[in-house]
Amino acid sequence: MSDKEVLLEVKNLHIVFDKGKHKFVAIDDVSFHIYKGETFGLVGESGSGKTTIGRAIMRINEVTSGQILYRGKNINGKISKDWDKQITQKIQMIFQDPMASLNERAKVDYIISEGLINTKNFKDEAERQQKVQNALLNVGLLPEFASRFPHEFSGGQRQRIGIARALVMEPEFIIADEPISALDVSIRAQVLNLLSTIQQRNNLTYLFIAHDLSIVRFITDRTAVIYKGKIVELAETEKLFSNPIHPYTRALLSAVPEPNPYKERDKVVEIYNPLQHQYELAPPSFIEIEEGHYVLANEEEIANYRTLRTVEVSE
Ligand SMILES: Nc1ncnc2c1ncn2[C@@H]1O[C@H](COP(=O)(O)OP(=O)(O)OP(=O)(O)O)[C@@H](O)[C@H]1O
Repeated sequence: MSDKEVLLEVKNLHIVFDKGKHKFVAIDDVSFHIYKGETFGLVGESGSGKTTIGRAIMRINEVTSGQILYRGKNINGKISKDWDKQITQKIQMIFQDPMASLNERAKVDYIISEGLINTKNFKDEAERQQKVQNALLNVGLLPEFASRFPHEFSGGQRQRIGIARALVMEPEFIIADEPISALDVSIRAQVLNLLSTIQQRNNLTYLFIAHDLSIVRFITDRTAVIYKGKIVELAETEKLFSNPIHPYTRALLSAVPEPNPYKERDKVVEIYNPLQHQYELAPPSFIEIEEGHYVLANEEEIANYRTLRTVEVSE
């Protein structure tokens, strides 16, 4: 992978929210990069900080410290107007809940055009309409749907509208924030297939956010596991599944998929006890345990993981 072009890089990202008198560290020293053309998974339980990272890349959330680079150039903080316009167009997000993320009072035509209008990204009215129609066709919807309102559509169709709204901008990089978890189980595969088709067709790079590992297994190239605002493990997805090292990743993997996400979460918490980690005594760092496979651990833990691995490999 090293000869690949890095499209997005997150470096030592910290995001701290002010909660009245308290400060809440939502993102704690997160670093990763995403290669052009790959699908990078970010997996963790509810509240672990996945959306906060997505929103920071979209520049909705302020970065407390650290950097986000796109094509090697800073996108947070003070940037030129021209660069701002370029990334507003090139980086798009698909949201989790299509029932909540579309403006109910606007017609589909406006919903899809809004980004185009904000960035003045069309020559004339005819071109704007053409772009909207193409975007609808690209997600398997009819051009005449442009004159309808969101409430006239099913959940799956609404998510397609959300995808069209991103596509119309001709993006390079899409953050898909749990794009299928709010959808009926029967249509999830269709929407995943659509995302995969448009990735090939439009040469897209994805950051795919999910709360369980089973979804990312078949669609991501590499995956980072996040726990309480820290990445605990990052590897090629197949390696992560075949050789999970961090106890939290192991717990996530051994959690039997449950239709009720809260049950699954209880199980993970039960199996994984972060207090077993003596981080106060020996702070952890992100260590490359095999090529491209990183784990958050302190020295003692690393020694244990290596022993564990040797035993498992020789068994
Ligand atoms: N604007 C904000 N102000 C204060 N706290 C916030 C804000 N946004 C997020 N948080 C907190 O940051 C933590 C991480 O939230 P985030 O939405 O990123 O988690 P998540 O992993 O995406 O979870 P989910 O799957 O539920 O969306 C949560 O504890 C949340 O309450």
